[in-house]
Amino acid sequence: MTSTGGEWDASQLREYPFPLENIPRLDVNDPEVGRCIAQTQPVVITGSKLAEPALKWNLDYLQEHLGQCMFNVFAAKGTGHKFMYYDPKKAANCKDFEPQMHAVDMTFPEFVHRFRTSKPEDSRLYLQQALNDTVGTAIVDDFVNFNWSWVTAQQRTHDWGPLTSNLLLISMEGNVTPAHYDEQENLFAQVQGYKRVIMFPPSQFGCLYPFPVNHPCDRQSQVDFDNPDYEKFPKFRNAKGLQAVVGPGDVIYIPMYWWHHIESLLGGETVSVTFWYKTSRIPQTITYPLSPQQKVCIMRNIEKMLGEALKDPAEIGSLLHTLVQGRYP
Ligand SMILES: O=C(O)C(=O)C[C@H](CCCc1ccccc1)C(=O)O
Ligand SMILES: [Zn+2]
Repeated sequence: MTSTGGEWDASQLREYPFPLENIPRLDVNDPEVGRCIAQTQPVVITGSKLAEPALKWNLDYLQEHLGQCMFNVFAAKGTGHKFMYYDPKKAANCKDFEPQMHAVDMTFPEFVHRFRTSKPEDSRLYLQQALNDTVGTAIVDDFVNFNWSWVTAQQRTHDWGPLTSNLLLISMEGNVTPAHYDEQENLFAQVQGYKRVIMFPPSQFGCLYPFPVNHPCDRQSQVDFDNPDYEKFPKFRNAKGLQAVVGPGDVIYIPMYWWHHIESLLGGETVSVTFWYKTSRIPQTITYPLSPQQKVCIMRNIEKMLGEALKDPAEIGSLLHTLVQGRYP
């Protein structure tokens, strides 16, 4: 993977202990793009113009054209650089949970001010706001001029469900979203700056040790990539990733249930827009063997059912150990 013209260099990539192969980078008109998406394989798509109007979304432009409403901004704890998502609803019933970031809602001008006057000892900030009808009119004009015909063609061709949201992401350089998976198909458009995306297939669930489904950090890996605990997570040694660096105009397909870790490279703020789609209807016929995605879904359902049946989450582990030990080698 080499920079496509000097905008970034390998020294900006954080070092991790697992091997990495490159995610294919293909032109939007290459028929291989459709094959990758059909096979739920990650692919970087160039030249789609998916969010082309957003190529001008720098902080000044956005400050001028976004409404005066409040924006969801996360601040990392201390001088940390990780922004691990957590579900506040589940945090309620997890007394010893210590969030590593907290939400500090603010107006856009306030965000820009804090972003630009930020000192090394200040908390890192990450704006993560769903684009909805409360944003400014110019942004709506940009938004309606996204390449909806192309993305809707993908939605239809691959039998995805409805578009659920477009998330506006504005990150400080160096911020990291740790490895997690989502339960939606995602066409991720990069519009400012460069992001490195590291991905692992759903079949590597056993190497990435997600938090329990009932934990606030459900879907996030428990492994700290900067300091892995191989005693607790021995199979992490077997993780093998794919990676790509995406820049303005690039779109990366993040298939549902695929693990992804995303870091903003040095060189100022990064801006991205996500296009999240629900999965399609339940397939008419089930084919065997089941896919890794289907197995993750089954494991999730078992955890949820046991959580409801046992009431006390602490009992789930011992029941599953009793079920498996000496009986299911
Ligand atoms: O597009 C994706 O799926 C990403 O993970 C992009 C990621 C930020 C995602 C924040 C988030 C994670 C989980 C639930 C809701 C919001 C980044 O680019 O840093
Ligand atoms: Zn994600």
